[in-house]
Amino acid sequence: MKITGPIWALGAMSGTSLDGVDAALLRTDGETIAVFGASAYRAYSEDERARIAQALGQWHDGADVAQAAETVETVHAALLSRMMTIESDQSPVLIGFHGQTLAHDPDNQRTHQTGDGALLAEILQCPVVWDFRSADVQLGGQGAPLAPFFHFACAKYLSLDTPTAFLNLGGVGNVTYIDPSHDKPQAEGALLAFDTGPANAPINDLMQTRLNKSYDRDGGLAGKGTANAQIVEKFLNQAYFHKIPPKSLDRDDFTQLSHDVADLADADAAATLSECCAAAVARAMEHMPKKPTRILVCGGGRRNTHIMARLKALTGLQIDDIDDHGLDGDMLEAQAFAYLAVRVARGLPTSCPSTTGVGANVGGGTVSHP
Ligand SMILES: Nc1ncnc2c1ncn2[C@@H]1O[C@H](COP(=O)(O)OP(=O)(O)OP(=O)(O)O)[C@@H](O)[C@H]1O
Ligand SMILES: CC(=O)N[C@H]1[C@@H]2OC[C@@H](O2)[C@@H](O)[C@@H]1O[C@H](C)C(=O)O
Repeated sequence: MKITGPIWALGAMSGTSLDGVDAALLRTDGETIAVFGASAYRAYSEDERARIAQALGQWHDGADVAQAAETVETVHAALLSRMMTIESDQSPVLIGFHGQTLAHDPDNQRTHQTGDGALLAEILQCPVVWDFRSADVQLGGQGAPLAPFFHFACAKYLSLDTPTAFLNLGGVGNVTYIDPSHDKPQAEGALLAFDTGPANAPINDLMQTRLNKSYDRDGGLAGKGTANAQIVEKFLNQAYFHKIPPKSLDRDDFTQLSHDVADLADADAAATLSECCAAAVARAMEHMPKKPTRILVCGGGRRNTHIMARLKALTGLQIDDIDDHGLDGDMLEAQAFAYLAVRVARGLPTSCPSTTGVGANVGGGTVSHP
């Protein structure tokens, strides 16, 4: 399709915390953001979440992966078909579908997002861009994070003029350093991006197994506990934190951490996992090319007031909820895949050496037409 100006695109993301699917409309030409549109969220039911969780870590088609794929496709089809008509003046002409990451192993040039974009194109009768990460990993990149080019566009939209870090606290944490003095995201020095470490995933897992709750609301449990300094120190001694970025993680790369807190009381375990999340971000700040003026936090973890306070204490930086700057911190990733879909359709790069470590600029993603 030929794109000559801003279009409405619809992006959808099913993140590593396995809570549900975010979908958001965005009007863009794949370079600048024109208008932020409507958005919606569909939580996974416990059954759906269990079916996806059952397939985590799997690479090959089998019964588990087939069930996870069907769940992801069905939930997306229902949510996206509703979104396509939600506002008559925001009808999307392109969809960006991330799918659900089941496994991620960039060192062996493989990453697995489940959900068939070609099938969704048929169901929704709209072109779908999908499989955003494969090209990057096949070319030796990390395949993640991919939101940084969108974060750069957000920084321009907000007219930021000093180095700023965007921090996403989802299942895994990822940071994008932005020097907004550059014109294009792929310019040398404009971006540096990487995964910081585990964020909500281990906390959610703890809450689920011990208390049958899906997350630690507002960090209430962690706030009552004390972090175990030895466990945090052991965590920070792992090789990942000494690696020079770009670098990325799989959801379950830090399972040892969950074993390490097994003998702690509930509140102390939650405090320890939350401290690890914040400490990993503080470590990430040591890699920033210049000291950022502030960290703008997006993703569900920004609601965890305990983690937000620990971030401030450990980094010494200004920590802002990105909503306070007028963006929707719950929808940034869905918006990012709307934005990236337009870039793919226009043949523009979606990652570069400073965001995924890939050797050259890459335009990932497959376009499927109905
Ligand atoms: N009020 C709250 N207090 C504490 N934590 C919260 C709150 N609201 C959301 N969260 C956390 O945020 C998580 C959802 O975050 P988000 O939707 O950004 O993750 P995701 O998109 O699945 O992940 P990823 O960015 O890794 O792809 C929830 O699972 C929960 O752990
Ligand atoms: C392989 C994969 O799905 N990675 C996710 C995950 O969730 C957060 C972090 O780890 C980030 O690297 C990425 O998602 C966001 C949307 C990204 O690519 O920017």
